[in-house]
Amino acid sequence: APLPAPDPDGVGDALKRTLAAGAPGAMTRVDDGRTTLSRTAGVSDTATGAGMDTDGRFRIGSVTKTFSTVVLMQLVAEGAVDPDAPVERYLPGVLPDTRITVRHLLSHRSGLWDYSNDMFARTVPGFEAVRDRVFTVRELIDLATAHPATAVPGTTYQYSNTNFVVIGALIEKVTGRTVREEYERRIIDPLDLRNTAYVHPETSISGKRIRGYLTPDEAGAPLVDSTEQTVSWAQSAGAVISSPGDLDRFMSALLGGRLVRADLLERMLEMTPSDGSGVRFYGLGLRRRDLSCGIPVYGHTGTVQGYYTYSFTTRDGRRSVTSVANTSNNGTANTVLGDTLEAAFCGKRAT
Ligand SMILES: C[C@@H](NC(=O)[C@@H](C)NC(=O)CCCC[C@H](NC(=O)C[NH3+])C(=O)[O-])C(=O)O
Repeated sequence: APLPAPDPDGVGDALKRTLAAGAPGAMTRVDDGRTTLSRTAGVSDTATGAGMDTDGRFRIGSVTKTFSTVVLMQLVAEGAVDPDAPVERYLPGVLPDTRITVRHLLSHRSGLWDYSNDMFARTVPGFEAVRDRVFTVRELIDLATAHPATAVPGTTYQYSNTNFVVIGALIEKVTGRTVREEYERRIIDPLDLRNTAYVHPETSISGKRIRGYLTPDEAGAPLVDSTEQTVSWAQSAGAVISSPGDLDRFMSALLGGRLVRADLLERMLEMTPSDGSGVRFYGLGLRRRDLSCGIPVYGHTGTVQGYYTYSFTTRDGRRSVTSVANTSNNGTANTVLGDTLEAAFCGKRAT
């Protein structure tokens, strides 16, 4: 069935409400193959007043998890990794429970504690303590395994950044290359994603960049410019830099079957509920959201200090939508930003 036409006014209204919730700027880019719709609001830099730009570069946070999953699934297709094998086979002695399989990591069912819960219990102090830190993957895994497991492996969905930091270590061990090289040779170069890079542990964003502003926990406190940071606390779970245009191309290529073998893409789409809403699910490194007009969309969200991201596409990859706000630790701004998906995929609300 043909998709409803996007509702530009609905997108613009959601972006204005995102600013009213406290974001300095917000933007949405809709790619329908041949046509592109871009809407921006507010500023990408509060000092200069420069506007938002859908070719601007920003920190995509957990949308990185989908990049890491694409690399992993290509290794599965090449016979280098068995998703149902224990992680122990590829990373002996790294995890405390040898029952944890690669698939458990990809579907957030490993039971591994998320070390970021401890790191960012206090938002700005937690961020300041790590913004210039360079962690080894071993250090991050040790922070996680200092806590008991949250569940028996395979039994429960429990979101954890630890899972995708281990996936990154697995990719590097199996290929003998860095995740940066693997992102470049398997995704960035083939799709010509010119505004996408993995520069960990560098702290700056090169080129046309969107500055990010972290909202402190204390009501009314001034926003903290969090643009420059290593994101070493997240690495293959959250440190990719990209643009709305590039993320739209990436998600369209993925669901359009151009990045992962069809039967393995089907595995990625085997979903379990990620919350009690009945409309949000997690597969392997991919989220699904069932929109109010009955259209399921696939992609990922991202939260890294100073940036909220939604990047979703239709099942066939024909229409992709990426929305960004340059603040974080602001739940209202995040929720309202998500309204852009309804306007962009479902069109005008039935009045
Ligand atoms: C949820 C999101 N996950 C991600 O993108 C990963 C990389 N980010 C996090 O786990 C959030 C870390 C805290 C951010 C901080 N919050 C606090 O510090 C709260 N005290 C902030 O909001 O910037 C996803 O998968 O969609």
